[in-house]
Amino acid sequence: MANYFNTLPLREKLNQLGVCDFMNSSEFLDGVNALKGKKLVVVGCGAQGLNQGLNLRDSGLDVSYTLRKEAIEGKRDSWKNATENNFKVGTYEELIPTADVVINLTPDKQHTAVVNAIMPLMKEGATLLYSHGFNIVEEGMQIRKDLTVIMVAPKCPGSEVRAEYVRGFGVPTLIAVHPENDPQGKGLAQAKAYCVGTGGHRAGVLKSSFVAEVKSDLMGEQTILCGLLQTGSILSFDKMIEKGIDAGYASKLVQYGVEVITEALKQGGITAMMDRLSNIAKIKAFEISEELKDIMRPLFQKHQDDIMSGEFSRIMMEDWANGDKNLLKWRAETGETAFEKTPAGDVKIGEQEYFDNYTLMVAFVRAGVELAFETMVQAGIKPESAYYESLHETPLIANTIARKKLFEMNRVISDTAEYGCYLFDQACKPLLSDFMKKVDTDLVGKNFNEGKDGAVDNRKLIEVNEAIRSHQVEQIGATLRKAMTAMKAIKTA
Ligand SMILES: NC(=O)C1=CN([C@@H]2O[C@H](COP(=O)(O)OP(=O)(O)OC[C@H]3O[C@@H](n4cnc5c(N)ncnc54)[C@H](OP(=O)(O)O)[C@@H]3O)[C@@H](O)[C@H]2O)C=CC1
Ligand SMILES: CC(=O)[C@](C)(O)C(=O)O
Ligand SMILES: [Mg+2]
Ligand SMILES: [Mg+2]
Repeated sequence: MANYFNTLPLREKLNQLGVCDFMNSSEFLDGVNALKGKKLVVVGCGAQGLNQGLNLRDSGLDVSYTLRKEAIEGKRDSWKNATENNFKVGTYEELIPTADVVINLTPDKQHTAVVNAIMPLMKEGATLLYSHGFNIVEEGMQIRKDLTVIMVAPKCPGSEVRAEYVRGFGVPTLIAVHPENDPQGKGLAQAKAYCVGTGGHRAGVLKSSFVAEVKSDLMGEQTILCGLLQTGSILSFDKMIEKGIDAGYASKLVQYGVEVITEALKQGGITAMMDRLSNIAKIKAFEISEELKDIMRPLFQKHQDDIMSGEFSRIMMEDWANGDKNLLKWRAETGETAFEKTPAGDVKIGEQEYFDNYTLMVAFVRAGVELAFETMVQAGIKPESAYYESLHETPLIANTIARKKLFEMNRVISDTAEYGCYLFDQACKPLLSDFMKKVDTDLVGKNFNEGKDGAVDNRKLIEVNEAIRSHQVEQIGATLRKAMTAMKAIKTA
């Protein structure tokens, strides 16, 4: 098999990268009807598998799980996830032949093996559904021509797909029909119904393509969403320890700070997040985030370039073939960091204190969101897609860090995202070493406003506010958030 994207002429590459239509809520009035009474069989019951299934069942759909024999016999976590939630579980032979829709929620590295195992068992004219396009686009998987192939991709970690649904909201979702596999023309209706079943229509849905989803998802997860949150958290914690800040305080500030800070981002964009700072802190955060953008821009561009060329997929698949050697090495190294090994202290930190004492993270988030958005758009990804993949998903990833640090983030996200996160982190830390040498506790650990009279140059403040508000991510974000009428504030620490 060959990388499908690389077989396309440039014209078609750009065409498929640019597929991105925001879908009006009126396009979902048929709800889940296209799948009502159909048998939905999920392969795999992990981060996405369990949480999507819980939402689909609550939306009135018939969901069961098919697992590997060894998972059932060995009562593995996936078997526990499914049975403890009272889902029917069966082997491939038992459940796949009856399935109208088979949902492949196994790790990307297993997709070729899994699809080769289940495809012969799928009935004539059934549908195969993915939540990420890697297998089709980066590996060029060929699917039986009588089968319909669709994608419903939540721009969100599995745990938050469920958490937002339970709050009465949902998560932004990209849907797509594989142009090579839509023989009955039913793909779009089924993708829309499935999307309603997961609650995605309440947050925002883009009619996308397998290509557009993959090339943006890999970029978002490697850079702003996981990579930079990991790098920023570790560097912030280490700086506080170096400067003598209490370890328990430092750990709590980092573990919960990014969730509190990015909750403002989710509700009102970079503008609302920066407005939570004092005027003098906002100007400082703006200035250092401009410096961070200059330092990290080449790395963000390299990640996007390697994703577009297929180079990223090639090196990750080399690691797959090498028994996940680098993934496991980097996972272990992350677990050994001081931040990961220091429990959050039993200390009170007020909601505003997370902003005033963690100006550095505000700067990291602005720099990362703007850089990821700019780099994706320059590469041909449409602004709506870039917004969901950079700004809106950052707080959802931050929710996992607040739960159980970087361990939880790297457990919940896909192995593909985890690999990309470490790849970025390995390169970004040394890139920032000179920058971090200049950072002191006024930017991380202590209140930036302490000992300062708060006076600002009005023209400078006006210039900074204008620069923040005029960024394209703020323009498109204001429009997309208007459709998020069901968004709920989350309870932060
Ligand atoms: N994680 C996330 O938040 C997101 C993931 N995605 C996509 O969703 C898909 C699933 O990812 P994710 O939920 O993270 O996966 P997980 O790693 O959380 O779960 C994988 C599931 O697949 C099973 N599995 C593993 N290997 C095999 C195999 N060879 N054959 C059959 N089943 C197997 C596992 O069960 P067991 O090992 O017990 O057999 C487990 O139930 C991927 O395509 C990913 O890119 C998309 C958006 C976000
Ligand atoms: C959670 C999500 O959207 C990721 C980061 O793309 C993934 O886990 O693959
Ligand atoms: Mg993603
Ligand atoms: Mg992903």
